[in-house]
Amino acid sequence: MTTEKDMLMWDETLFRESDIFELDYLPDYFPHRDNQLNSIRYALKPTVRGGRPLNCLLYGPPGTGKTSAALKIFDELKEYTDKVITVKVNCQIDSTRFAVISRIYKSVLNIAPPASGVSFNRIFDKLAKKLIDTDKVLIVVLDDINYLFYEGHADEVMYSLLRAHEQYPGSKIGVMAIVNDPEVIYGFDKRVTSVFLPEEIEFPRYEWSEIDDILADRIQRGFFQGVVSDSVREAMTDYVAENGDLRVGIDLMKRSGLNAEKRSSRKIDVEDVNKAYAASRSLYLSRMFSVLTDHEKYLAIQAAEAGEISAGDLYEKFRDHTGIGYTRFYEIVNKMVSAGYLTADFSGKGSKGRTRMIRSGFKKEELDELLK
Ligand SMILES: Nc1ncnc2c1ncn2[C@@H]1O[C@H](COP(=O)(O)OP(=O)(O)OP(=O)(O)O)[C@@H](O)[C@H]1O
Repeated sequence: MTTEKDMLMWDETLFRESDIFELDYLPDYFPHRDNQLNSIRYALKPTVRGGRPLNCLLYGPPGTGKTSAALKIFDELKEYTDKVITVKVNCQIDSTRFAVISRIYKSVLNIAPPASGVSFNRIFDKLAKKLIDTDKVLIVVLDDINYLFYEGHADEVMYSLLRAHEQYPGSKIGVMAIVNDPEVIYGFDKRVTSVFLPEEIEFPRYEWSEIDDILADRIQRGFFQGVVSDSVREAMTDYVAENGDLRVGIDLMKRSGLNAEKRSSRKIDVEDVNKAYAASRSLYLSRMFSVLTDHEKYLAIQAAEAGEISAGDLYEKFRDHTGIGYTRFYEIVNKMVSAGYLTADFSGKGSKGRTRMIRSGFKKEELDELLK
């Protein structure tokens, strides 16, 4: 039975510090990523002595700490040198070469470039000269670089940044590309691949125990003592482990806290978490879905609509729709299976022996909701 002492007063809150549950919060405790952090340190080390960094490719599923790891190392680097300027470009927002260069220009020159009437080359020229005059090394993070491909700007951006020193001797620029799918780099043309030989740093999905550890730390910092019991935290971890996306975990903790506050409860219970997950999951699904190519989206939709479909039948639909052959179809399906968008099981029922049965990782209603 709920007693008065379990009730939250109107001016009370469960949150010790609400910033802790913001997605751009960079935590002090950043465990289970030591190898990745060390690889980034190694790639950026030359900059401490004023040299050009090694280029990097950070890849792995959503919410596995890629962006945060890069930002953590930048903070570290700034304690050793003031010769480095770091700029993070969110390519989903800045998806043309002009937008990317404007973002970099703003960070380096502390002023926005003219919005119109100036060419890319003029802006780049000023940027490169500024770097040379001030003897700074520039590190550009291209977060979600796949978005630069959609309008055909990826090669131009990479080419300009990575070959700048040919046109502007003395300029030092390195690129850190962040993606979900490392295959992205096969999309660059030769002029880029000859200069972009990145250190590839993988960010695998977190395991249950790793997620639980990270959530426990956030809970301790973010909520008052006693708000989240071990069993409630474990219920949260179970949900997050379904897809391994820590961003869902952070969102889930925050929403669960708000749900409990709404009930004026001093404690979060499992029901608050269940309710919160429904909302966090739709956030997760929309992010997951948005990174798929059109072909992948088509396969996800077909599989969800069918409930379960044999690989052969799915291929026929796919071929009729896209004209693409079996080998490529097979590659795409395998990739989607390993990323959790599809599941594939062999059944003994097929007329020609064992049939590979495909199911979608999305529920049909969830997809309908997303496609609305
Ligand atoms: N090892 C970790 N320890 C503590 N917090 C973490 C860890 N890894 C990720 N996080 C947290 O999870 C959230 C998502 O991380 P981040 O944005 O770095 O992931 P990402 O891999 O770049 O995701 P995306 O591909 O969606 O951009 C952030 O709020 C971050 O603080």
